[in-house]
Amino acid sequence: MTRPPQASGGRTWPAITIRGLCKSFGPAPLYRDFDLDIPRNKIIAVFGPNGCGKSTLINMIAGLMPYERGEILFDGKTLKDTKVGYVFQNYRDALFPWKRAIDNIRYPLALAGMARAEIAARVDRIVAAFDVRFDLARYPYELSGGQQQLVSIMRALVPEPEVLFLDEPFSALDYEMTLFIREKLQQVFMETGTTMVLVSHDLEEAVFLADIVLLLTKRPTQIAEIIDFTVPRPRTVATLSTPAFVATKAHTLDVFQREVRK
Ligand SMILES: Nc1ncnc2c1ncn2[C@@H]1O[C@H](COP(=O)(O)OP(=O)(O)OP(=O)(O)O)[C@@H](O)[C@H]1O
Repeated sequence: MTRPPQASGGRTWPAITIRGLCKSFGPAPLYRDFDLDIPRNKIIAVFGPNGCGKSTLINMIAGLMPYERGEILFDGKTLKDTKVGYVFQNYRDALFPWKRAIDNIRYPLALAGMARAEIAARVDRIVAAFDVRFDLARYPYELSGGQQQLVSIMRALVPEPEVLFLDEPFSALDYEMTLFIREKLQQVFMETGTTMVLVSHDLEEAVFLADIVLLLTKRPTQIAEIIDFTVPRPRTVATLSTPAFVATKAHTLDVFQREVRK
């Protein structure tokens, strides 16, 4: 089951097209002839049973993990012609410890050979968007976990990727920091429309952020259901108690439990 391409700006193809994807670890297949269309300018939350291959899926799409067969295209282009960003669950390993926070954020732009003035302007914009209140001249080890994850999200977004992948970005953060980063991420999404693919273990978080919840089955992994959550943004803490949110969460949980029991 795949979602039909979304129309956007007169264009009708999806942001990411996956066809016939095959991936195994050892003899048992994880993905076998897996097809999926991911629409542009949406937040897609990937949710499913433990070990069903959520991280593997985004890692294959983002080019961090090889696959045996199949095709993944971005607007018809291959990954090498596409700008993507990635936020890791483990921000401690993701940041360069020898670089100050601000230099971590500048790094991808400097690597791309961007002019100093343009780097400064881009960094200023992203720092303002995330409402950063701590000292970015500090090194990662001098920052809290939430602050480090914020730095790594800013570093992923500053090159203005076409697609941002996030692998459980909040799982190591406290609830207050999770709420803060969630809100900022949503704000940036509303301003830029960057397609985001988010792996989440937390059903509330997945539904809250998502336009679409991609619910996966146990392995060999298929799509259990694609669930739309169309409540307008900005979503706030009050959204969590709306009938639409509660109903979507309950439905997602139902399908999830059915899949886990199979
Ligand atoms: N490098 C690897 N070598 C061998 N097996 C692997 C490797 N990476 C993942 N796997 C296996 O593939 C399956 C899918 O792993 P993956 O981490 O993608 O699942 P997940 O749905 O993100 O898991 P979780 O819910 O536990 O975060 C698991 O059974 C895992 O053990």
